[in-house]
Amino acid sequence: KLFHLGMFEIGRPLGKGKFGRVYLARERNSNFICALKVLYKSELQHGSGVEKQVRREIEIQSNLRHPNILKLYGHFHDSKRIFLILEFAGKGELYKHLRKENRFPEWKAAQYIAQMASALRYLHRKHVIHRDIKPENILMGIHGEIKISDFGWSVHAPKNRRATLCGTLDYLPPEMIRSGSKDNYYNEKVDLWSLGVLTYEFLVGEAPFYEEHAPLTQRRIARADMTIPEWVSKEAKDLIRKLLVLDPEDRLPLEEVQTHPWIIKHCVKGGDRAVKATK
Ligand SMILES: O=C(Cc1cc(-c2ccc3c(-c4nc5ccccc5[nH]4)n[nH]c3c2)n[nH]1)Nc1cccc(F)c1
Repeated sequence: KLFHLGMFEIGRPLGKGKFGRVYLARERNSNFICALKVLYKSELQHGSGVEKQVRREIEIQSNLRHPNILKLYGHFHDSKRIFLILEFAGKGELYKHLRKENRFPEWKAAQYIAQMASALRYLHRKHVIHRDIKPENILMGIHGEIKISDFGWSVHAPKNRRATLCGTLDYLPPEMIRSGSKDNYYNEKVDLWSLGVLTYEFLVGEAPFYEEHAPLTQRRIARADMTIPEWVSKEAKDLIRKLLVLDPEDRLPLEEVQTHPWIIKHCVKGGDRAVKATK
């Protein structure tokens, strides 16, 4: 209730999230620094799916506590606006770092994927499917740790829903783009596919199924039609190939992602010796 009483000093805009703008903010009493997101109720058509989606996002994100998931500390509203008190991520948007560096070295990509696997395990244990894992939805903390920041498409599993998706197709798994089939049934294994796409994009600098025209992207996804450049290490290739598998049941479980030789090699002290020992 601290925030309700205190007032915020608003700093510079941090970015235009969906629905609203996010500002650097400091809570006067405590000097607590946060990211304050302002959503205009007028922009959330009453009774529309959007209002329900915002409510669900608040519900989901308020109950999550994990170092690699951006915290939603609280929310409040006035007659016109809804305010979200979000964790401030000191190093901003991950995709900007990716675009600037073009691609990440294997040790950095492996550490990010290990953190994502840890966050996804936490979400799946709470029966939350994220469904929208992509660089644009990841922020970076002051120590370089990454934080999943957007739960706009997350749902409680299992869900039979016709997801009207917008934005990039690149990260969608085959079972979510397979149109026509009445039951768009899928489960948390959709996040394993997206983790594979993320691994590829971190290492190669572009998405594995990217095509100029969406129908071509869809076709390549449906066939898991990708080529991994030969300069990617064989351990990294192995992990990507075990996540970008058409049958959701055959995708590598998160527990095995965290113990994969590529992850061990880069994330555990002496991990490379451990991997050599398995040779
Ligand atoms: O909309 C979001 C996700 C979201 C988070 C953010 C966001 C954007 C930027 C930042 C930053 C940040 N740190 C920076 C450092 C340097 C440069 C830019 C930076 N942005 N920290 N925390 C943030 C949080 N925008 N949108 N959540 C949400 C939750 C409940 C309901 C709802 F409608 C939305």
